[in-house]
Amino acid sequence: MKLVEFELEEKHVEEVIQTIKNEILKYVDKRKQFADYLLEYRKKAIEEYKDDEDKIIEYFDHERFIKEEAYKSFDRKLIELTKLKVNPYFGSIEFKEDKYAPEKIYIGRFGLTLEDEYEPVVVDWRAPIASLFYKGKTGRSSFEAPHGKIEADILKRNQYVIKGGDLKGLFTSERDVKDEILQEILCSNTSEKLKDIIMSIQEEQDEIIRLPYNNSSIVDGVAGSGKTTIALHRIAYILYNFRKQLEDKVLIFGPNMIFMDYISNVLPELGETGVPQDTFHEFVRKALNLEKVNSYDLFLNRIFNNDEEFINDYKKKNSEEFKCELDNMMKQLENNLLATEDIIFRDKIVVSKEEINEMFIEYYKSMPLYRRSRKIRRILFNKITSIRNEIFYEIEREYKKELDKLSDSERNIQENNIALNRRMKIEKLIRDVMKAKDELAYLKGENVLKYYNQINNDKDLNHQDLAPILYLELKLNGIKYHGEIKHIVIDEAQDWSNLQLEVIKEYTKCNNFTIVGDCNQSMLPMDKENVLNNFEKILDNGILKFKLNKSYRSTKEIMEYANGLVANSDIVPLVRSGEKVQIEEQVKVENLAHKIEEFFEKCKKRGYETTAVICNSISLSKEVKNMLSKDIEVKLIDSEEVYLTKGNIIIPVCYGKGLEFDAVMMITEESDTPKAQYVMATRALHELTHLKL
Ligand SMILES: Nc1ncnc2c1ncn2[C@@H]1O[C@H](COP(=O)(O)OP(=O)(O)OP(=O)(O)O)[C@@H](O)[C@H]1O
Repeated sequence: MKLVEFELEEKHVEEVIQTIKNEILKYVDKRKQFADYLLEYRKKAIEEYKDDEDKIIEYFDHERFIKEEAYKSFDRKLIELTKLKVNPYFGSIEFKEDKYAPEKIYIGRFGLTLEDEYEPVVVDWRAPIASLFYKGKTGRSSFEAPHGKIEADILKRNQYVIKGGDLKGLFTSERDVKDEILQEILCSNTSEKLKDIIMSIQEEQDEIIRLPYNNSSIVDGVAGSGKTTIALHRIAYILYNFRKQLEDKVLIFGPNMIFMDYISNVLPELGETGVPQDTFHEFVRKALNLEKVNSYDLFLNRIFNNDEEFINDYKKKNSEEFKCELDNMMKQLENNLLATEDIIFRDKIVVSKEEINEMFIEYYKSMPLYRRSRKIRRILFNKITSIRNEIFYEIEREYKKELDKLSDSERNIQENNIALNRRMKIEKLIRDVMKAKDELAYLKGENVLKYYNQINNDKDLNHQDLAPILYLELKLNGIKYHGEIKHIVIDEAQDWSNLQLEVIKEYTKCNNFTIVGDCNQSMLPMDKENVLNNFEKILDNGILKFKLNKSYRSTKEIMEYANGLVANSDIVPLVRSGEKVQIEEQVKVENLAHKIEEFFEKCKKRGYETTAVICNSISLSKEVKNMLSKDIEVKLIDSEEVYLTKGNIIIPVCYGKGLEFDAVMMITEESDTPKAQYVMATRALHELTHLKL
């Protein structure tokens, strides 16, 4: 029976691959036909507009647009089909909706439905119906279709291993589902880049991935629970289902450039290219057009070298108190801008102080302060200008009257004098207007950076100054992001302050966030224990919160060890056993080189692809690297500019966050925080050694 089923499925794979190959040929042909059509059309257009250069330019602009759009969709389809040709699908479900006959669908990386046909050959994993596959169980279930919830009975679920176009494995579950594929994936080695998990997304992960794009969610998940992976799959999901609304309007924030590079393959593999990724530091630096701000590397160096004054400065500038201080200072600024006297021009009240203050405090109170004051300044200018015009016309009238009074002979004698008098009056008027306008210069508002530098006692600007400066720019000048962002993902959010989230939300005017983090992994000194809890008040209503406590990364032994490092960790490891964690106490620095070299050697023999020595600081990482023999191939990651590769790595924990390695040697000192140690330990997939200095 089993054999027959395998053969049938094998045949189905073959048929589907043949269908895909035919489709590829069709699309290549379509692309060519389109190119021929365009060439023909261009010839006609050039002939028709040959005497009108503007029209020809216009035509080429239009052609470029059509070409880009059409080729984008042909190329997207061809890329998808080429990937499907090797591995058309990884799962199937047989299900029955009430009142309908049973159906079977195959689920793959991309969907394929033939022209003029209704039944899909392969269903995209992101399609609503595919969620039935990820429920991971048979029996009564439901999925969210665009027109509402649909109930169905899942009769059978298959998982396929297809390699190079051949069916290599088939796992069937009619009742209890053991995710064999998941176990296989978790036991394999990691690579230098994060991978997609479409074959083995688990139900609790799928629930988050498939939330509507206009929901905000906060995911607090233990190390290795798949937070980064989920966030990236969620982007692929929302782009697939809401492409029109979201294309080019999604943004990812990650902790540093090394991490950004590490995750950079996932979305392209899922067929989504061009989703911008940035760090808070770079994004805000560009938004403020700030040249003179110290690098993020320097910031981390000073934090991890326990520079106390610097740490206090960081803590202060990310505290609620500092934000209140800034608010108070801006209140003071507003008070200083209020009028204490009427605006008078040539003995006339232009606008009374009460009216000015009413504009400030009432009419325009919702405007950012400097924009408000500039607006009021413009209003006052306009009023002065109209008074000036009245006076000017009066001068002109008088001038004409005086001339008219004179006979021709008197005119010859007096005309120059009268004209001079007129000119002097006009010049005086202009001087008075300029003086009056100069007196209103204070309403222009100061340069925000200059203002912040005063508050900051002209100290160097660092990472911790970015959020406060942006806050002031938003409140005083109301600066806005040029472009539209409809969904933002923040990864490693445990190291974000409230102020950072607030300024990003206000600057981008984006209301939908997917925020993922782990309170046990926060490494920057914050006053609050779990900042993720605070984010709820900053986001708009309707936030969904999720807690994930299963770890997919490390062996049971590693997770148990990591659990013991922090007080309140409740990681549930997926049952995958490995070696016991090796712990060595009171290791002498002079013995490190030997131990590390042995460790690298052992890992190489075991066939690990990525092996890391994780140190508590950038300086120790450099020191350790210098101790090693020059014959050892090892890469030091000591700045954001250096990227990960396979092989042996030495990396400080601040750059190791979010990454993973087959085997890890962590080197700690007594003064290291439990959280930093927890981050180090949870980077390991299969093996962990802990050296305590
Ligand atoms: N459903 C799954 N199937 C297979 N592998 C998974 C699954 N979920 C997560 N993983 C794997 O677990 C590892 C950890 O995932 P990820 O880096 O997304 O976790 P994380 O919660 O962001 O971790 P951390 O907070 O420690 O950085 C990755 O190798 C990922 O591929």
